[in-house]
Amino acid sequence: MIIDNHPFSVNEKGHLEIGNVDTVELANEYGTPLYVYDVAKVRKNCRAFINTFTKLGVKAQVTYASKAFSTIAILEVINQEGLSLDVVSEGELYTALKADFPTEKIHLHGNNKSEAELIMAIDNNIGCIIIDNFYEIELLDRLLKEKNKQMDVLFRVTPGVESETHQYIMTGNEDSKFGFNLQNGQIEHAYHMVQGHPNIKLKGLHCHIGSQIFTTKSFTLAIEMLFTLIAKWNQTDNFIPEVMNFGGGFGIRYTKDDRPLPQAEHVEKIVETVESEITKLSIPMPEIWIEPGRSIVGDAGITLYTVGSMKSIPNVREYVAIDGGMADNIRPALYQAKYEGIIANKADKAPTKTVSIAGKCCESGDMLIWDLPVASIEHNDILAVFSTGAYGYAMASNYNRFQKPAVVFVEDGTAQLVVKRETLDDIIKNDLSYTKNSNLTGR
Ligand SMILES: Cc1ncc(COP(=O)(O)O)c(C=O)c1O
Ligand SMILES: N[C@@H](CCCC[NH3+])C(=O)O
Repeated sequence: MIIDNHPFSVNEKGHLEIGNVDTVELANEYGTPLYVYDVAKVRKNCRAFINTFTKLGVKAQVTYASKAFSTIAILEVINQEGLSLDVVSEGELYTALKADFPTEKIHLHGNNKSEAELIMAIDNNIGCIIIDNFYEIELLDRLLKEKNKQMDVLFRVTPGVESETHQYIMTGNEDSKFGFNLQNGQIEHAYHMVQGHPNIKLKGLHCHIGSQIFTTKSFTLAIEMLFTLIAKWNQTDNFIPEVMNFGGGFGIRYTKDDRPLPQAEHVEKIVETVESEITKLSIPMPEIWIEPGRSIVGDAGITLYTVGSMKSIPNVREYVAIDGGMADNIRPALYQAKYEGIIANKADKAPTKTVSIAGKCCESGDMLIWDLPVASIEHNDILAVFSTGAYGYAMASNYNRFQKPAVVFVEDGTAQLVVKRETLDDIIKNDLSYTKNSNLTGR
């Protein structure tokens, strides 16, 4: 049985299953809150992108944006599936190195890369740095000269395209902290600047217009904008891009109101648009790179919670509190993100009422789901929230000194712990006593 379009099934006990594993048993064994990933679904998402490029005969790199969910285990799966990797920090790069990710397939992003991050990237011979700003050109050039090395780069362009998404996750519009602006000529300046820096090898351009996008329109527009630059540089300097990178942002289904396009449709439209642009310019097809994050892991993950206290305000609302909330999933509080869920131990029962799921942080805004239809609900029921695989665990915090949840992978009917639950000692592991005036006791 498919649950309301989410690819999960219900077993004979009436329990929700993910990857043929009983979620109630997972909650019992590993505790809650618990992030659970269906690895087969991650693989399927990877293949949907890669296979379309292969089918179209286009040379491509599908680069997993690891900010969506970066742990050693997921990077191992991503590597098995043949994807490249986008990292944005020393921490993400370190995780990739510890996962033995091939360094030539790692790309470094960031709007304020530190010297330490650039050095780590250079020393590990990563495949590409996506340069974001003028300061970075100078910094990278100095470091490359000091180390007598060269580095392939792309320029991140802000094409001035507004994608239809939440303002906080819109990145390609002109008033953005990311990249070189196209409209005001910054990107032209960067292009001329890099000509005098032979250690920096400009391979092409990059843009990322935003996240959770449901149409191909904004991507098409952004590609066309980028090719206006290529056209100009091709005419003046014979510049031919080896690579064009159009970022990530492909939307997924969180709720029944979301209508994501199949990955293949995005890829086909990107390829079609690039083909039309290169034909106009009579230049060869560049390698196409994309950077999906959410659409690789988002709908492969769920979160399991245990139901605790309940509060009914007659004629207003019924609050049902769970043992997690904004500390393990900040997205509802940060972006008003909407989720769907189900009582995992009553997954075969039809909804009888509507409740609102409250987190346990000391914030009125810590509401995970407003107005969720559920079967009868009791203490210790297990709530499963769907499509939490991207930017859920990755954005988890220790607010209120909650311990970060464990993460379990399921595949072929078996489960494996891949991130341990934090302990109370983890919570204080970096705390030190303040020793000055330690003789002043309890005044
Ligand atoms: C540069 C860049 N690439 C890729 C991504 C991944 O986006 P998404 O997870 O929406 O696919 C992001 C995040 O928005 C990003 O900033
Ligand atoms: N973290 C955001 C998306 C930002 C992606 C990074 N540029 C989300 O949860 O939707």
